[in-house]
Amino acid sequence: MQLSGKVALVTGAAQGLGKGCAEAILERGAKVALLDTNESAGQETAADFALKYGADRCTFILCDVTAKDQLEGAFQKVVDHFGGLDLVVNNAGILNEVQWEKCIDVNLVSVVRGCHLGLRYMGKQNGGNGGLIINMSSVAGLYAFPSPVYATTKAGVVGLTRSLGMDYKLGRDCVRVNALCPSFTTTAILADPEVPEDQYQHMKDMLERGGGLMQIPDVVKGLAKLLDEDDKNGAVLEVTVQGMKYHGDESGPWDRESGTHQPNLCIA
Ligand SMILES: NC(=O)c1ccc[n+]([C@@H]2O[C@H](COP(=O)([O-])OP(=O)(O)OC[C@H]3O[C@@H](n4cnc5c(N)ncnc54)[C@H](O)[C@@H]3O)[C@@H](O)[C@H]2O)c1
Ligand SMILES: CCCCC[C@H](O)CC\C=C/C=C/C=C/[C@@H](O)[C@@H](O)CCCC(=O)O
Repeated sequence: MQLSGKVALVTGAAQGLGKGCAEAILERGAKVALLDTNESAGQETAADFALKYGADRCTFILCDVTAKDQLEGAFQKVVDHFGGLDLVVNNAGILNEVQWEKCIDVNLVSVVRGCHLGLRYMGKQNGGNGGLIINMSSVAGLYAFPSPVYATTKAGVVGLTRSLGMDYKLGRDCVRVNALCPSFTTTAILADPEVPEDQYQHMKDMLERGGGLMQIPDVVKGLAKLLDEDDKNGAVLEVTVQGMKYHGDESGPWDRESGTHQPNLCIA
């Protein structure tokens, strides 16, 4: 996707992977709205980006993605402020197996809503120009992971992405929907996950066996790949220290016999 002059909305963009994604999008010439509940970090990030990329290209919007009215209001503000919307990155997420309903609300319910809003504002059948949605899942959405509710939310995001990325939907909306699945990356989410001790110990073990931590730029390379590969729709990209690979291109039972699996084609 060519981003010069385009408009992007990134949730959970005050810090961490959301901030890294937002900066990569700014570097490619787009304007970016940063949504987050962390007002001080969000304002600081926006001020930093304004200095580097221009005050007219970045804005912070205080928004709890789990509050339906706030998320809807934030999308409307972005369109009012920048005059359109071309790219949505549904990134905000937490790991909390204690307050597990909250984990589902932030990581899955809000991503469903963010996709619906993205389609509402970018979908051609609604008067939009088409666009791209990138959902932040995780390797935990692809393989067994010691925190089951977190893993469920991330697997949900994978299913949502694949199904919204079906060709018949693209034909109507011209909005591609893809997902990024990183492994452990150095951000604040690792610092204090609210999980039982056994889950924590098992994660430490997985981290060691998996080859260690990635850094934010490693994951941003995955975002860049999804931005560059305009033929990808419903795609799920795993990003680990071992490299990047797409998941789930197998034919379903409806295509298996003929062996004529149709890859999703981009017409946006
Ligand atoms: N760091 C990793 O190892 C890793 C790996 C795979 C996937 N992820 C996913 O990447 C995403 C970003 O996480 P991160 O690692 O950058 O962590 P992070 O904690 O640094 O950033 C998460 C951001 O989301 C914001 N946020 C949390 N709840 C919110 C809400 N209700 N409304 C709006 N904003 C909210 C936080 O304030 C924070 O700025 C998450 O979805 C996470 O699950 C992280
Ligand atoms: C294999 C799947 C990886 C998925 C990663 C998840 O999406 C995000 C994980 C979120 C929190 C995990 C916390 C883990 C903590 C411990 O492993 C701890 O040892 C991390 C230490 C970090 C460090 O050394 O700086």
